[in-house]
Amino acid sequence: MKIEKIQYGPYEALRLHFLDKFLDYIPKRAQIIRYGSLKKPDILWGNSKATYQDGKAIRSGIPLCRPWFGHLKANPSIVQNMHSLTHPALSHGFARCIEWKNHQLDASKSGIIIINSLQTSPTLTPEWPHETELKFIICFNEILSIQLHIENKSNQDIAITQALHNYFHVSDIRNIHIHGLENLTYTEQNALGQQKSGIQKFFHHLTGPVDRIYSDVPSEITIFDPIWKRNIIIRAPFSHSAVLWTPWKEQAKTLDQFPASLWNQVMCLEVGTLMNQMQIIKPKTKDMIEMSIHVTEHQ
Ligand SMILES: O=P(O)(O)OC[C@H]1O[C@@H](O)[C@H](O)[C@@H](O)[C@@H]1O
Repeated sequence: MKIEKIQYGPYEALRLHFLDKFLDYIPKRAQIIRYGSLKKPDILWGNSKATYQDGKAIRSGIPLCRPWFGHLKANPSIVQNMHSLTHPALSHGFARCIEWKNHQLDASKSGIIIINSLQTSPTLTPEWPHETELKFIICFNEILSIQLHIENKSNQDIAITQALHNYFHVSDIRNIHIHGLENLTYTEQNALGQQKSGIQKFFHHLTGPVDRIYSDVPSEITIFDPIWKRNIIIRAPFSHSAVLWTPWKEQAKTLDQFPASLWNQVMCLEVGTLMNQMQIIKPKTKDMIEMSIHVTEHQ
């Protein structure tokens, strides 16, 4: 076990090592930037073309989408109503763009724990004027586990949608199989904002751009990668929504911080509480979701 300090643009980051695994984390942004095993392709994609600026989303690792997902207007009205109309509503919420002030680190032989917290209030976050404490907790050893906590310190219900926006690195999105989404209902939005629903058939291979939100997702989803001979197993027992997003070749060229040549090696499979599976937190109570990522190698 080892902890190093490294730099990503203006941000001091921590590089954690545990056996053959490493993880890069920027406490000030509560963002995992990269995760993998030494001398092997990343598991969570570390984007060498990412840009690091205050107030700007970083396309790498796991951006945190909270307290709403995607365009605010695509969320249930109870989630939209939490936002103050006097401020612009950032895509995927403000948690991935704001400065997270405090973090604690605890290292022992069994692993490393990092706890980051963020207070929201009418003064601190006028765009979302509610008294809460958000916590982002990482437990890192052979497995990567993440928890997202929220404490509602106000006197009214708080409604949020949220996702851990996992950027996975895969050998080729045209070869992988995904287990766990088959037979689920999804809603898909195209570039023009038009929505359609459907039932997911078994994935043989991805054959084009996908941007789907799935409901009633089981607690385990597996990405089976036959070329890199590994399974990435994502467990998220307390949240029941998932997003599968891959822009494909043409759209990748138009995206900020997205190397067009990697269009077939990066895939987002996100877990969270979305659309009508949003989280509603009663006054003076707490709630949480969690996710773990575990990799097994094929023989
Ligand atoms: O470019 P952003 O804001 O990080 O979003 C990337 C993608 O994130 C996904 O989660 C959304 O489903 C897509 O619609 C979106 O394009």
